[in-house]
Amino acid sequence: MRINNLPEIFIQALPVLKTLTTAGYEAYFVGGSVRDLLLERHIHDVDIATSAYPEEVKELFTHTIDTGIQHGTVTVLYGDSSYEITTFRTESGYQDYRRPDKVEFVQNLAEDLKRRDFTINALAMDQDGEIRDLFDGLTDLNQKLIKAVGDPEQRFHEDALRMMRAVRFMSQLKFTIEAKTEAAIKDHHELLSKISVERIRDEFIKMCLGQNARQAFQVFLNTELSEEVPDFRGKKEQLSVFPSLTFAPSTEASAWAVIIILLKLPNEEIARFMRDWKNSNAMAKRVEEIIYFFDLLSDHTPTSFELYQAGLEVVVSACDVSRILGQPVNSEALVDQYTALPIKKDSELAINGGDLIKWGLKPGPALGENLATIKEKVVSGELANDVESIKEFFLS
Ligand SMILES: Nc1ccn([C@@H]2O[C@H](COP(=O)(O)OP(=O)(O)OP(=O)(O)O)[C@@H](O)[C@H]2O)c(=O)n1
Ligand SMILES: [Mg+2]
Repeated sequence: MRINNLPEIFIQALPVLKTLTTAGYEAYFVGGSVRDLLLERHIHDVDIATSAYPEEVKELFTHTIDTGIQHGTVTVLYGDSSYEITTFRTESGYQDYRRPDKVEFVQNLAEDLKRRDFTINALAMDQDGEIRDLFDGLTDLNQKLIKAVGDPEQRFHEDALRMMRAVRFMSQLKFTIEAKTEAAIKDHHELLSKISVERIRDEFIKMCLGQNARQAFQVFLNTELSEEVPDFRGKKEQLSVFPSLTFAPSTEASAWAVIIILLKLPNEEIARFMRDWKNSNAMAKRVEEIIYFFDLLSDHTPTSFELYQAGLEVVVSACDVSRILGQPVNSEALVDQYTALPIKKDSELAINGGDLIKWGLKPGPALGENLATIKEKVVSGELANDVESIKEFFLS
């Protein structure tokens, strides 16, 4: 099979490929970019595999970065882009079910492709747009199947993260996982415990945000992968609500919020949960704010000041979470109410602490209390946001 009209991202990379082939090496586009080209999906980067050794690659290009020399990867800067160029290799000598510390270089493309995770990721394309399909990846693409290359057990022993990648691709691509591949995940789910939480988290979140998130989540539960990730062990019953939600979450923060609410975690455990998953403090804080506002929405219609304190993003996310969990709120009305607030942030208040001191207040706790009262009155529309009105109110 030959692709005639290559998208711009490949055209731009062609000189890199041709530099390698002109020097007598083999070079191909490989991995996700070829898969996404054939699926007509957005292509975010283009990776290259070559028979040249890293040192040989470095000699051919002016600007290179030693990204992972021990894994055979050199980054080449060319035009406005950068390309990861990896020497044909196998991943031998796995002791710990993670990617190996050292790799073995091999001389041909076939050896390289056969150690890749799934047939749809084991396609290569040469500089003429000719597709090299050694493992029937094209058939599986057409049948929308995620199927391990060769023996699934071997592939998952080489890198146990691949089991999470299977459910992630299932979600993102709206594919199903081929029966033997899924059975191997179920049989070896416990290998996932060897993988770092950060790597699992990245795949998990991609799974939750893909177009087929709910179906993939069901497989994540069925295969027991869910037993090997932080805080999910023994929680299948609570988590099994996710696949039956009417909508799936659309942002990372709302995904975490939905999951935490399904798990019925008490508020004081949210921070720990987020830490267990190695999330950033900023993400943890955001999720706490969303859950706080979600609880508030379930209790009463927020006041203007509550909207102000939450901020637009949290309001929108909390509405999203409510909708996902089948407790619809009138989010348009809330957004309108927010948009109409006289001020959106503290710095927009017409006065500050300095003005209050000028008007005779002593520095101390009363200062903050007075400022807070004024802010609340301005936000709720009881007091106009101009110096004169505020001064009059303050001195009265
Ligand atoms: N655990 C892994 C990770 C990657 N790969 C191979 O390396 C390629 C590139 O990996 P990566 O960029 O992580 O994934 P992509 O398939 O390109 O998906 P994405 O679109 O998310 O980048 C994959 O296509 C696959 O051939 C693999 O075999 N096993
Ligand atoms: Mg990729």
